Amino acid sequence: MTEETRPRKKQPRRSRPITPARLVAFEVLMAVDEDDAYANLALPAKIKEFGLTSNDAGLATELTYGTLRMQGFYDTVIANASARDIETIDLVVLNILRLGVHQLLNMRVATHAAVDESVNLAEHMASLGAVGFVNAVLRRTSRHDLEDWQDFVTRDISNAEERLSVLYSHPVWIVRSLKQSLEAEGRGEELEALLAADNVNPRVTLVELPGFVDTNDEVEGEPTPYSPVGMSLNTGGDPTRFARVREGVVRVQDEGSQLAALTLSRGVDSSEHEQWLDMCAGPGGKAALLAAEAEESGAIFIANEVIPARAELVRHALDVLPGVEVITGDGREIGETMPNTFDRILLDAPCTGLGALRRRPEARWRKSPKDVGDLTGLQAELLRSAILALKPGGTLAYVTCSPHLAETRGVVEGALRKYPTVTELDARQAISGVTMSALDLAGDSKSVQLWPHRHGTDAMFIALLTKSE
Ligand SMILES: C[S@@+](CC[C@H](N)C(=O)[O-])C[C@H]1O[C@@H](n2cnc3c(N)ncnc32)[C@H](O)[C@@H]1O
Repeated sequence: MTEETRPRKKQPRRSRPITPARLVAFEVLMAVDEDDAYANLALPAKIKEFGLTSNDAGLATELTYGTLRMQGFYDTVIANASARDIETIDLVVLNILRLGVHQLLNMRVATHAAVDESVNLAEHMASLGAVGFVNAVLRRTSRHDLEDWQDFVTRDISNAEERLSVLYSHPVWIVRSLKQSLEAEGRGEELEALLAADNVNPRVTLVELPGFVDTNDEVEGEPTPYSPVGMSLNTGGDPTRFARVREGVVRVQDEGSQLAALTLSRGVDSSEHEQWLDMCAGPGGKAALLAAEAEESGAIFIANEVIPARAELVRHALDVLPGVEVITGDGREIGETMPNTFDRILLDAPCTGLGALRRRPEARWRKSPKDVGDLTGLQAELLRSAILALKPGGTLAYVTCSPHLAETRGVVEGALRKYPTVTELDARQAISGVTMSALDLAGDSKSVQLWPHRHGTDAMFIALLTKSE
Protein backbone atom coordinates (compact mmCIF):
# COMPACT_ATOMS: atom_id res chain seq x y z
CA MET A 1 0.00 0.00 0.00
CA THR A 2 1.26 3.47 -0.85
CA GLU A 3 0.75 6.88 0.67
CA GLU A 4 -2.00 7.59 -1.84
CA THR A 5 -4.55 5.04 -0.80
CA ARG A 6 -4.10 4.15 2.82
CA PRO A 7 -7.49 5.20 4.08
CA ARG A 8 -9.94 3.48 1.73
CA LYS A 9 -12.67 4.24 4.20
CA LYS A 10 -14.88 7.13 5.23
CA GLN A 11 -13.07 10.44 4.97
CA PRO A 12 -14.04 13.35 7.22
CA ARG A 13 -13.30 15.89 4.45
CA ARG A 14 -15.82 14.23 2.17
CA SER A 15 -17.83 16.94 0.49
CA ARG A 16 -20.60 15.32 -1.50
CA PRO A 17 -21.78 11.85 -2.35
CA ILE A 18 -20.27 9.94 -5.26
CA THR A 19 -22.67 9.63 -8.19
CA PRO A 20 -24.12 6.10 -8.03
CA ALA A 21 -23.03 5.06 -11.56
CA ARG A 22 -19.41 6.05 -10.86
CA LEU A 23 -19.42 4.30 -7.52
CA VAL A 24 -20.75 1.11 -9.09
CA ALA A 25 -18.20 1.27 -11.93
CA PHE A 26 -15.36 1.88 -9.46
CA GLU A 27 -16.42 -1.03 -7.24
CA VAL A 28 -16.64 -3.38 -10.22
CA LEU A 29 -13.19 -2.34 -11.46
CA MET A 30 -11.77 -3.03 -8.01
CA ALA A 31 -13.54 -6.41 -7.82
CA VAL A 32 -12.14 -7.35 -11.23
CA ASP A 33 -8.61 -6.48 -10.12
CA GLU A 34 -8.69 -7.68 -6.53
CA ASP A 35 -11.08 -10.65 -6.62
CA ASP A 36 -10.72 -11.79 -10.25
CA ALA A 37 -14.43 -10.98 -10.69
CA TYR A 38 -16.02 -11.14 -14.12
CA ALA A 39 -17.44 -7.75 -15.05
CA ASN A 40 -20.41 -9.28 -16.87
CA LEU A 41 -21.48 -10.93 -13.60
CA ALA A 42 -20.27 -8.37 -11.05
CA LEU A 43 -21.80 -5.36 -12.79
CA PRO A 44 -25.45 -6.52 -12.87
CA ALA A 45 -25.12 -7.60 -9.23
CA LYS A 46 -23.80 -4.16 -8.20
CA ILE A 47 -26.43 -2.36 -10.28
CA LYS A 48 -29.06 -4.34 -8.39
CA GLU A 49 -27.40 -3.82 -5.01
CA PHE A 50 -27.31 -0.04 -5.51
CA GLY A 51 -30.78 0.06 -7.08
CA LEU A 52 -29.62 2.11 -10.08
CA THR A 53 -32.15 3.68 -12.41
CA SER A 54 -31.95 2.45 -16.00
CA ASN A 55 -30.14 5.65 -17.04
CA ASP A 56 -27.58 5.22 -14.28
CA ALA A 57 -27.25 1.53 -15.12
CA GLY A 58 -26.44 2.49 -18.72
CA LEU A 59 -23.85 4.99 -17.52
CA ALA A 60 -22.30 2.47 -15.11
CA THR A 61 -22.10 -0.09 -17.91
CA GLU A 62 -20.40 2.31 -20.30
CA LEU A 63 -17.96 3.42 -17.58
CA THR A 64 -17.11 -0.13 -16.56
CA TYR A 65 -16.94 -1.85 -19.93
CA GLY A 66 -15.30 1.06 -21.73
CA THR A 67 -12.67 1.50 -19.04
CA LEU A 68 -11.84 -2.20 -18.82
CA ARG A 69 -11.53 -2.62 -22.58
CA MET A 70 -9.35 0.45 -23.03
CA GLN A 71 -7.31 -0.13 -19.88
CA GLY A 72 -4.08 -0.80 -21.75
CA PHE A 73 -4.32 2.43 -23.71
CA TYR A 74 -5.43 4.46 -20.68
CA ASP A 75 -2.53 3.14 -18.61
CA THR A 76 -0.15 4.38 -21.29
CA VAL A 77 -1.81 7.80 -21.19
CA ILE A 78 -1.71 7.86 -17.38
CA ALA A 79 1.96 6.85 -17.32
CA ASN A 80 2.75 9.73 -19.67
CA ALA A 81 0.54 12.30 -17.95
CA SER A 82 1.89 11.42 -14.51
CA ALA A 83 5.48 10.68 -15.52
CA ARG A 84 5.19 7.57 -13.32
CA ASP A 85 5.49 3.85 -13.97
CA ILE A 86 1.98 2.46 -13.88
CA GLU A 87 3.10 -0.28 -11.43
CA THR A 88 3.98 2.36 -8.86
CA ILE A 89 0.46 3.81 -8.77
CA ASP A 90 -1.82 2.27 -6.19
CA LEU A 91 -4.72 0.28 -7.62
CA VAL A 92 -7.44 2.44 -6.05
CA VAL A 93 -5.92 5.58 -7.50
CA LEU A 94 -5.18 3.90 -10.80
CA ASN A 95 -8.79 2.79 -11.23
CA ILE A 96 -10.05 6.28 -10.37
CA LEU A 97 -7.67 7.64 -13.02
CA ARG A 98 -8.71 5.03 -15.61
CA LEU A 99 -12.36 5.94 -15.11
CA GLY A 100 -11.49 9.63 -15.36
CA VAL A 101 -9.45 9.18 -18.55
CA HIS A 102 -12.28 7.20 -20.11
CA GLN A 103 -14.70 10.04 -19.40
CA LEU A 104 -12.26 12.62 -20.75
CA LEU A 105 -11.21 10.84 -23.94
CA ASN A 106 -14.06 8.55 -24.93
CA MET A 107 -17.27 9.82 -23.39
CA ARG A 108 -19.20 13.00 -23.84
CA VAL A 109 -18.62 14.10 -20.27
CA ALA A 110 -17.60 17.74 -19.83
CA THR A 111 -13.97 18.10 -18.76
CA HIS A 112 -14.78 19.85 -15.48
CA ALA A 113 -17.35 17.16 -14.58
CA ALA A 114 -14.96 14.29 -15.41
CA VAL A 115 -12.17 15.84 -13.31
CA ASP A 116 -14.40 16.96 -10.41
CA GLU A 117 -16.20 13.63 -10.16
CA SER A 118 -12.88 11.77 -10.17
CA VAL A 119 -11.44 14.06 -7.52
CA ASN A 120 -14.58 13.54 -5.47
CA LEU A 121 -14.19 9.77 -5.83
CA ALA A 122 -10.57 10.09 -4.69
CA GLU A 123 -11.67 12.16 -1.68
CA HIS A 124 -13.88 9.29 -0.58
CA MET A 125 -11.60 6.41 -1.47
CA ALA A 126 -8.00 7.55 -1.22
CA SER A 127 -5.65 9.75 0.79
CA LEU A 128 -5.24 13.51 0.68
CA GLY A 129 -2.05 13.14 -1.38
CA ALA A 130 -3.90 11.06 -3.92
CA VAL A 131 -6.59 13.70 -4.40
CA GLY A 132 -4.04 16.22 -5.65
CA PHE A 133 -2.39 13.57 -7.79
CA VAL A 134 -5.69 12.58 -9.45
CA ASN A 135 -6.52 16.23 -10.07
CA ALA A 136 -3.12 16.96 -11.63
CA VAL A 137 -2.99 13.86 -13.85
CA LEU A 138 -6.51 14.35 -15.18
CA ARG A 139 -5.96 18.05 -15.83
CA ARG A 140 -2.85 17.17 -17.81
CA THR A 141 -4.78 14.48 -19.68
CA SER A 142 -7.58 16.90 -20.52
CA ARG A 143 -5.24 19.29 -22.33
CA HIS A 144 -5.25 16.94 -25.36
CA ASP A 145 -7.98 15.06 -27.13
CA LEU A 146 -8.04 11.37 -27.97
CA GLU A 147 -6.36 11.77 -31.34
CA ASP A 148 -3.52 13.80 -29.90
CA TRP A 149 -2.93 11.19 -27.22
CA GLN A 150 -3.02 8.39 -29.79
CA ASP A 151 -0.37 10.16 -31.86
CA PHE A 152 1.71 10.99 -28.83
CA VAL A 153 1.84 7.57 -27.20
CA THR A 154 2.61 5.76 -30.46
CA ARG A 155 5.09 8.28 -31.86
CA ASP A 156 8.13 6.09 -31.22
CA ILE A 157 6.58 2.68 -32.00
CA SER A 158 7.71 1.43 -35.39
CA ASN A 159 6.38 -2.13 -35.14
CA ALA A 160 2.87 -2.23 -36.66
CA GLU A 161 1.43 -4.82 -34.26
CA GLU A 162 2.82 -3.09 -31.20
CA ARG A 163 1.32 0.17 -32.42
CA LEU A 164 -2.10 -1.43 -32.92
CA SER A 165 -1.76 -3.11 -29.54
CA VAL A 166 -1.48 0.29 -27.85
CA LEU A 167 -4.05 2.08 -30.01
CA TYR A 168 -6.73 -0.61 -29.74
CA SER A 169 -5.82 -1.70 -26.24
CA HIS A 170 -5.17 -5.40 -26.91
CA PRO A 171 -2.13 -7.34 -25.60
CA VAL A 172 0.31 -7.65 -28.47
CA TRP A 173 0.23 -11.48 -28.48
CA ILE A 174 -3.52 -11.30 -29.11
CA VAL A 175 -3.03 -8.79 -31.94
CA ARG A 176 -0.54 -11.19 -33.52
CA SER A 177 -2.84 -14.22 -33.11
CA LEU A 178 -5.79 -12.40 -34.66
CA LYS A 179 -3.59 -11.19 -37.49
CA GLN A 180 -2.43 -14.73 -38.23
CA SER A 181 -6.02 -15.98 -38.31
CA LEU A 182 -7.09 -13.25 -40.72
CA GLU A 183 -3.99 -13.75 -42.87
CA ALA A 184 -4.78 -17.45 -43.12
CA GLU A 185 -7.99 -16.32 -44.87
CA GLY A 186 -6.12 -13.81 -47.02
CA ARG A 187 -7.79 -10.95 -45.09
CA GLY A 188 -4.91 -9.56 -43.05
CA GLU A 189 -6.01 -6.06 -44.01
CA GLU A 190 -9.11 -6.46 -41.80
CA LEU A 191 -7.08 -6.55 -38.58
CA GLU A 192 -7.73 -2.95 -37.57
CA ALA A 193 -11.47 -3.30 -38.20
CA LEU A 194 -11.50 -6.43 -36.02
CA LEU A 195 -9.64 -4.75 -33.16
CA ALA A 196 -12.04 -1.79 -33.36
CA ALA A 197 -15.05 -4.15 -33.29
CA ASP A 198 -13.69 -5.77 -30.12
CA ASN A 199 -13.98 -2.40 -28.40
CA VAL A 200 -17.65 -1.83 -29.18
CA ASN A 201 -20.63 -3.20 -27.26
CA PRO A 202 -22.26 -5.98 -29.27
CA ARG A 203 -25.90 -5.56 -30.25
CA VAL A 204 -28.22 -7.68 -28.15
CA THR A 205 -29.49 -10.66 -30.13
CA LEU A 206 -32.14 -13.11 -29.08
CA VAL A 207 -32.94 -16.62 -30.20
CA GLU A 208 -36.50 -17.88 -30.44
CA LEU A 209 -36.48 -21.57 -29.58
CA PRO A 210 -38.02 -23.45 -32.50
CA GLY A 211 -41.36 -24.99 -31.61
CA PHE A 212 -42.14 -22.22 -29.13
CA VAL A 213 -42.51 -19.29 -31.50
CA ASP A 214 -45.62 -17.27 -30.99
CA THR A 215 -46.61 -15.01 -33.85
CA ASN A 216 -48.22 -12.61 -31.37
CA ASP A 217 -44.93 -12.24 -29.62
CA GLU A 218 -44.44 -8.90 -27.94
CA VAL A 219 -40.65 -8.88 -28.27
CA GLU A 220 -39.73 -5.85 -30.37
CA GLY A 221 -36.88 -6.89 -32.59
CA GLU A 222 -35.92 -7.34 -36.17
CA PRO A 223 -34.68 -10.54 -37.80
CA THR A 224 -30.95 -11.12 -37.58
CA PRO A 225 -29.24 -11.11 -40.99
CA TYR A 226 -28.11 -14.74 -40.94
CA SER A 227 -29.80 -16.82 -38.26
CA PRO A 228 -33.34 -17.89 -39.14
CA VAL A 229 -34.25 -18.06 -35.44
CA GLY A 230 -32.55 -14.84 -34.33
CA MET A 231 -33.74 -11.34 -33.53
CA SER A 232 -31.85 -8.14 -32.88
CA LEU A 233 -33.29 -6.03 -30.11
CA ASN A 234 -34.26 -2.64 -31.50
CA THR A 235 -34.03 -0.96 -28.16
CA GLY A 236 -31.49 -1.46 -25.41
CA GLY A 237 -32.47 -2.21 -21.85
CA ASP A 238 -33.12 -5.39 -19.99
CA PRO A 239 -34.53 -8.14 -22.27
CA THR A 240 -36.25 -9.79 -19.31
CA ARG A 241 -38.89 -7.09 -19.63
CA PHE A 242 -40.42 -9.38 -22.26
CA ALA A 243 -42.60 -12.19 -20.94
CA ARG A 244 -41.29 -14.65 -23.58
CA VAL A 245 -37.74 -14.04 -22.34
CA ARG A 246 -38.82 -14.59 -18.73
CA GLU A 247 -40.52 -17.81 -19.79
CA GLY A 248 -37.23 -19.01 -21.29
CA VAL A 249 -38.47 -19.62 -24.82
CA VAL A 250 -36.76 -16.50 -26.17
CA ARG A 251 -33.19 -16.08 -24.96
CA VAL A 252 -30.24 -13.80 -25.30
CA GLN A 253 -27.76 -15.55 -27.59
CA ASP A 254 -25.09 -14.36 -29.98
CA GLU A 255 -26.04 -14.93 -33.61
CA GLY A 256 -22.79 -16.83 -34.20
CA SER A 257 -23.67 -19.30 -31.42
CA GLN A 258 -27.06 -19.83 -33.02
CA LEU A 259 -25.39 -20.55 -36.35
CA ALA A 260 -22.98 -23.02 -34.78
CA ALA A 261 -25.86 -25.05 -33.32
CA LEU A 262 -27.98 -24.79 -36.47
CA THR A 263 -25.13 -25.88 -38.76
CA LEU A 264 -25.18 -29.17 -36.89
CA SER A 265 -28.94 -29.53 -36.58
CA ARG A 266 -30.01 -28.26 -40.03
CA GLY A 267 -26.90 -28.32 -42.19
CA VAL A 268 -26.77 -32.11 -42.62
CA ASP A 269 -29.34 -34.70 -43.71
CA SER A 270 -31.21 -36.36 -40.90
CA SER A 271 -32.51 -39.89 -40.41
CA GLU A 272 -35.01 -41.41 -37.99
CA HIS A 273 -34.35 -42.10 -34.32
CA GLU A 274 -31.16 -40.10 -34.10
CA GLN A 275 -29.23 -39.55 -30.87
CA TRP A 276 -27.52 -36.19 -30.33
CA LEU A 277 -24.93 -35.20 -27.75
CA ASP A 278 -23.75 -31.80 -26.54
CA MET A 279 -20.45 -32.82 -24.94
CA CYS A 280 -19.46 -29.55 -23.20
CA ALA A 281 -22.83 -27.95 -22.64
CA GLY A 282 -22.43 -25.45 -19.77
CA PRO A 283 -24.07 -23.03 -19.30
CA GLY A 284 -26.52 -24.39 -21.84
CA GLY A 285 -27.09 -21.73 -24.51
CA LYS A 286 -26.50 -23.97 -27.51
CA ALA A 287 -27.93 -26.97 -25.66
CA ALA A 288 -31.32 -25.23 -25.41
CA LEU A 289 -31.39 -24.50 -29.13
CA LEU A 290 -30.16 -27.98 -30.04
CA ALA A 291 -32.63 -29.63 -27.67
CA ALA A 292 -35.50 -27.69 -29.28
CA GLU A 293 -34.21 -28.68 -32.72
CA ALA A 294 -33.90 -32.32 -31.63
CA GLU A 295 -37.46 -32.31 -30.38
CA GLU A 296 -38.68 -30.90 -33.70
CA SER A 297 -36.89 -33.65 -35.63
CA GLY A 298 -37.70 -36.50 -33.23
CA ALA A 299 -34.12 -37.03 -32.06
CA ILE A 300 -33.01 -37.88 -28.53
CA PHE A 301 -30.74 -35.21 -27.06
CA ILE A 302 -28.28 -35.56 -24.18
CA ALA A 303 -26.24 -32.76 -22.66
CA ASN A 304 -23.03 -33.29 -20.72
CA GLU A 305 -20.99 -30.88 -18.60
CA VAL A 306 -18.04 -31.58 -16.32
CA ILE A 307 -18.55 -28.88 -13.68
CA PRO A 308 -21.55 -29.72 -11.46
CA ALA A 309 -22.60 -26.09 -10.96
CA ARG A 310 -22.51 -25.54 -14.71
CA ALA A 311 -24.44 -28.76 -15.28
CA GLU A 312 -27.09 -27.22 -13.01
CA LEU A 313 -27.14 -24.17 -15.28
CA VAL A 314 -27.69 -26.48 -18.24
CA ARG A 315 -30.61 -28.14 -16.45
CA HIS A 316 -32.06 -24.71 -15.79
CA ALA A 317 -31.50 -23.67 -19.42
CA LEU A 318 -33.46 -26.76 -20.45
CA ASP A 319 -36.38 -26.12 -18.07
CA VAL A 320 -38.72 -25.49 -20.99
CA LEU A 321 -37.72 -28.82 -22.55
CA PRO A 322 -38.46 -31.36 -19.83
CA GLY A 323 -37.21 -34.85 -20.47
CA VAL A 324 -33.79 -33.87 -21.79
CA GLU A 325 -31.08 -35.82 -19.99
CA VAL A 326 -28.25 -33.78 -18.51
CA ILE A 327 -25.24 -35.75 -17.30
CA THR A 328 -22.32 -34.48 -15.28
CA GLY A 329 -19.03 -35.96 -16.36
CA ASP A 330 -15.74 -35.56 -18.11
CA GLY A 331 -16.35 -35.43 -21.84
CA ARG A 332 -12.98 -37.10 -22.36
CA GLU A 333 -14.45 -40.34 -21.00
CA ILE A 334 -17.60 -40.45 -23.13
CA GLY A 335 -15.78 -41.94 -26.11
CA GLU A 336 -14.88 -45.00 -24.07
CA THR A 337 -18.15 -45.30 -22.16
CA MET A 338 -20.44 -44.65 -25.15
CA PRO A 339 -18.52 -45.58 -28.31
CA ASN A 340 -20.18 -45.30 -31.76
CA THR A 341 -23.38 -44.00 -30.13
CA PHE A 342 -24.29 -40.55 -31.42
CA ASP A 343 -25.50 -39.44 -34.85
CA ARG A 344 -24.59 -35.82 -34.08
CA ILE A 345 -22.22 -34.39 -31.54
CA LEU A 346 -21.59 -30.79 -30.66
CA LEU A 347 -18.14 -30.28 -29.17
CA ASP A 348 -18.24 -26.60 -28.19
CA ALA A 349 -14.82 -26.83 -26.67
CA PRO A 350 -13.45 -24.86 -23.71
CA CYS A 351 -11.24 -22.22 -25.35
CA THR A 352 -9.47 -18.92 -24.79
CA GLY A 353 -12.58 -16.99 -25.82
CA LEU A 354 -10.53 -14.63 -27.99
CA GLY A 355 -13.55 -14.42 -30.27
CA ALA A 356 -15.76 -12.89 -27.60
CA LEU A 357 -13.54 -10.10 -26.29
CA ARG A 358 -16.23 -7.47 -26.83
CA ARG A 359 -18.46 -9.31 -24.34
CA ARG A 360 -15.80 -9.99 -21.70
CA PRO A 361 -14.09 -6.64 -21.29
CA GLU A 362 -11.42 -7.82 -18.83
CA ALA A 363 -10.71 -11.15 -20.57
CA ARG A 364 -7.96 -9.83 -22.84
CA TRP A 365 -5.86 -8.83 -19.81
CA ARG A 366 -6.27 -12.20 -18.11
CA LYS A 367 -5.36 -14.53 -20.95
CA SER A 368 -1.82 -15.53 -21.79
CA PRO A 369 -0.18 -17.54 -24.57
CA LYS A 370 0.22 -20.36 -22.04
CA ASP A 371 -3.58 -20.73 -21.92
CA VAL A 372 -3.53 -21.54 -25.62
CA GLY A 373 -1.07 -24.40 -25.03
CA ASP A 374 -3.07 -25.79 -22.09
CA LEU A 375 -6.38 -25.56 -23.92
CA THR A 376 -5.28 -27.10 -27.20
CA GLY A 377 -4.22 -30.19 -25.25
CA LEU A 378 -7.69 -30.45 -23.68
CA GLN A 379 -9.42 -29.68 -26.98
CA ALA A 380 -7.52 -32.50 -28.72
CA GLU A 381 -8.45 -34.97 -25.95
CA LEU A 382 -12.12 -33.97 -26.09
CA LEU A 383 -12.08 -34.26 -29.87
CA ARG A 384 -10.60 -37.74 -29.64
CA SER A 385 -13.39 -38.76 -27.27
CA ALA A 386 -16.06 -37.19 -29.50
CA ILE A 387 -14.71 -39.08 -32.51
CA LEU A 388 -14.95 -42.34 -30.57
CA ALA A 389 -18.50 -41.55 -29.43
CA LEU A 390 -19.62 -40.67 -32.98
CA LYS A 391 -21.53 -43.28 -34.97
CA PRO A 392 -19.86 -44.08 -38.29
CA GLY A 393 -21.50 -41.77 -40.82
CA GLY A 394 -22.52 -39.32 -38.07
CA THR A 395 -21.60 -35.64 -37.88
CA LEU A 396 -19.42 -33.98 -35.29
CA ALA A 397 -19.29 -30.18 -35.01
CA TYR A 398 -16.07 -28.91 -33.48
CA VAL A 399 -16.76 -25.34 -32.36
CA THR A 400 -14.76 -22.68 -30.51
CA CYS A 401 -15.45 -19.05 -29.69
CA SER A 402 -11.81 -18.39 -30.44
CA PRO A 403 -10.33 -17.77 -33.88
CA HIS A 404 -6.81 -18.63 -32.67
CA LEU A 405 -5.38 -20.95 -35.35
CA ALA A 406 -3.94 -23.37 -32.81
CA GLU A 407 -7.40 -23.87 -31.28
CA THR A 408 -9.22 -24.03 -34.61
CA ARG A 409 -7.50 -25.45 -37.70
CA GLY A 410 -4.62 -26.73 -35.57
CA VAL A 411 -6.85 -29.04 -33.49
CA VAL A 412 -8.91 -30.16 -36.50
CA GLU A 413 -5.89 -30.90 -38.65
CA GLY A 414 -4.23 -32.73 -35.77
CA ALA A 415 -7.27 -35.04 -35.55
CA LEU A 416 -7.41 -35.55 -39.33
CA ARG A 417 -3.76 -36.61 -39.28
CA LYS A 418 -4.16 -38.89 -36.29
CA TYR A 419 -7.42 -40.68 -37.08
CA PRO A 420 -7.50 -42.05 -40.63
CA THR A 421 -11.23 -42.90 -40.44
CA VAL A 422 -12.07 -39.23 -39.89
CA THR A 423 -12.74 -36.81 -42.75
CA GLU A 424 -13.77 -33.20 -42.80
CA LEU A 425 -17.16 -32.21 -44.22
CA ASP A 426 -17.84 -28.94 -45.97
CA ALA A 427 -19.15 -26.77 -43.14
CA ARG A 428 -19.43 -23.82 -45.53
CA GLN A 429 -21.88 -25.67 -47.68
CA ALA A 430 -23.76 -26.84 -44.59
CA ILE A 431 -24.10 -23.33 -43.16
CA SER A 432 -25.12 -21.89 -46.52
CA GLY A 433 -28.24 -24.04 -46.32
CA VAL A 434 -29.04 -22.54 -42.92
CA THR A 435 -28.42 -18.79 -43.17
CA MET A 436 -30.96 -16.23 -44.37
CA SER A 437 -28.32 -14.47 -46.46
CA ALA A 438 -24.91 -15.50 -47.74
CA LEU A 439 -21.98 -15.17 -45.34
CA ASP A 440 -18.79 -13.56 -46.60
CA LEU A 441 -16.37 -16.41 -45.81
CA ALA A 442 -12.77 -16.00 -46.90
CA GLY A 443 -9.92 -18.47 -47.53
CA ASP A 444 -10.22 -21.97 -48.90
CA SER A 445 -10.72 -24.23 -45.89
CA LYS A 446 -13.89 -26.27 -45.38
CA SER A 447 -14.53 -24.74 -41.98
CA VAL A 448 -16.40 -21.56 -41.11
CA GLN A 449 -14.82 -18.65 -39.27
CA LEU A 450 -17.22 -15.90 -38.25
CA TRP A 451 -15.99 -12.45 -37.23
CA PRO A 452 -17.34 -9.52 -35.19
CA HIS A 453 -16.24 -6.90 -37.73
CA ARG A 454 -17.48 -8.82 -40.79
CA HIS A 455 -20.58 -10.62 -39.56
CA GLY A 456 -21.48 -8.80 -36.35
CA THR A 457 -21.16 -12.11 -34.46
CA ASP A 458 -18.61 -13.42 -32.00
CA ALA A 459 -15.64 -14.99 -33.79
CA MET A 460 -17.04 -18.53 -33.76
CA PHE A 461 -15.19 -21.31 -35.54
CA ILE A 462 -17.18 -24.26 -36.89
CA ALA A 463 -15.73 -27.43 -38.44
CA LEU A 464 -17.75 -30.54 -39.32
CA LEU A 465 -16.19 -33.99 -39.16
CA THR A 466 -17.45 -37.46 -39.94
CA LYS A 467 -15.97 -40.92 -39.57
CA SER A 468 -16.19 -44.11 -41.58
CA GLU A 469 -16.56 -47.63 -40.14
C1 LIG B 1 -17.37 -22.99 -24.48
S1 LIG B 1 -18.14 -23.59 -23.09
C2 LIG B 1 -19.60 -24.27 -23.77
C3 LIG B 1 -20.66 -23.24 -24.01
C4 LIG B 1 -22.02 -23.87 -24.26
N1 LIG B 1 -21.98 -24.76 -25.40
C5 LIG B 1 -23.09 -22.83 -24.48
O1 LIG B 1 -23.43 -22.53 -25.63
O2 LIG B 1 -23.64 -22.34 -23.48
C6 LIG B 1 -17.21 -24.99 -22.70
C7 LIG B 1 -17.75 -25.79 -21.53
O3 LIG B 1 -16.96 -26.98 -21.45
C8 LIG B 1 -16.86 -27.35 -20.11
N2 LIG B 1 -15.75 -28.32 -19.99
C9 LIG B 1 -14.46 -28.09 -19.77
N3 LIG B 1 -13.77 -29.25 -19.73
C10 LIG B 1 -14.68 -30.23 -19.95
C11 LIG B 1 -14.59 -31.63 -19.98
N4 LIG B 1 -13.42 -32.26 -19.80
N5 LIG B 1 -15.72 -32.34 -20.20
C12 LIG B 1 -16.90 -31.72 -20.37
N6 LIG B 1 -17.05 -30.38 -20.33
C13 LIG B 1 -15.94 -29.65 -20.12
C14 LIG B 1 -16.65 -26.04 -19.40
O4 LIG B 1 -16.95 -26.17 -18.04
C15 LIG B 1 -17.61 -25.13 -20.16
O5 LIG B 1 -18.85 -25.13 -19.52
